[in-house]
Amino acid sequence: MSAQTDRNTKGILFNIQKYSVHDGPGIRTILFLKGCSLRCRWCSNPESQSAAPELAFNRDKCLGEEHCQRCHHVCRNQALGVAQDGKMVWNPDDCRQCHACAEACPNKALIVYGYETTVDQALRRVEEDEAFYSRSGGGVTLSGGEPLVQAEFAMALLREAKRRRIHTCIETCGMVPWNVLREAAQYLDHVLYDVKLADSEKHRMATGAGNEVILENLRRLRREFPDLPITVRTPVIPGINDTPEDIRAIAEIVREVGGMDYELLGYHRMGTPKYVYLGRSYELTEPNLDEGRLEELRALARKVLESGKEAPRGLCA
Ligand SMILES: C[S@@+](CC[C@H](N)C(=O)[O-])C[C@H]1O[C@@H](n2cnc3c(N)ncnc32)[C@H](O)[C@@H]1O
Ligand code: SF4
Ligand code: SF4
Ligand code: SF4
Repeated sequence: MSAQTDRNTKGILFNIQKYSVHDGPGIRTILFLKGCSLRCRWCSNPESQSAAPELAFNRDKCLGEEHCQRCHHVCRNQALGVAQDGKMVWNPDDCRQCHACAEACPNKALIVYGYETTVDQALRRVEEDEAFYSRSGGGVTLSGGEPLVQAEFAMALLREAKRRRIHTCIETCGMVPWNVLREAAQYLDHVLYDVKLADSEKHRMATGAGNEVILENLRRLRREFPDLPITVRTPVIPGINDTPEDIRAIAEIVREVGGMDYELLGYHRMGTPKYVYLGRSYELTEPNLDEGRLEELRALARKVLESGKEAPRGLCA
């Protein structure tokens, strides 16, 4: 693909986060691409899951009918009404996603998650922080959603980032066709790869899909790109994958595949308000995992990985 074509390739982002230190080496800018192949019940980015831009309503910011009503006047689908307290009520079932109301809203109570952008526009935002990257070994991380769902856009972003000598990383759930992951790997300097559950049926219940493709892709990625740094990550979700058996089983897969780092991520509920804004409900009610329990699981994972290391030569039979 020519550089010109890549620079003009369009895709849909829903956020750009600067100065991140948790999503790949050094200081990074994260580009969040819309669309996902899974539906994890705990997902902190519910606004990422649908591929198209979507309306969200934060009623706390609504000025109420007495002062405003602008959205009410522009909606042609009776998807907006007035509640007893004078604030608007949004009915997602009647909404046609035309987004006229979001344009009219003066207080950003109605907003749209997702906007179209070109590769060049996105990477210019990344380049604003070039000085930080070169000193810290950072760069750009593609996240989402599942960034490889917008395969053409993701590929053009990665190719063009490499032309601009920007370090590239991806956060992926691995639930993508192998040929897409293989192509992306050619332009990647680091991969953060989620393995959420070892048991496929439990994976299906928790995320909407089994894990066969994810595990097979991980094995092929390691085999066909032996020099590409891969960090496998597991978000430890209460009631979903927080038992020693769950973590041991995933750590054993990481050990068997070999040559990868492994990290456990603490659970958080920071995405909860966004479910409300989208007219959805957040299902998980389990209490948070305490830090001590998480540390125990981390120690268990380390033990499993270390048990796979070669014994010193002198001790071999
Ligand atoms: C939002 S995801 C985007 C990348 C990709 N879709 C994935 O799942 O790996 C980025 C990271 O956030 C983690 N994550 C999502 N929801 C979380 C939550 N409620 N608590 C902790 N980590 C979470 C995911 O496991 C993943 O490692
Ligand atoms: S997006 Fe369009 S249809 Fe939906 S509430 Fe707003 S104006 Fe009405
Ligand atoms: S336009 Fe915005 S602030 Fe005004 S009534 Fe509608 S939601 Fe509320
Ligand atoms: S794969 Fe990632 S973005 Fe998609 S639903 Fe799961 S946590 Fe959210």
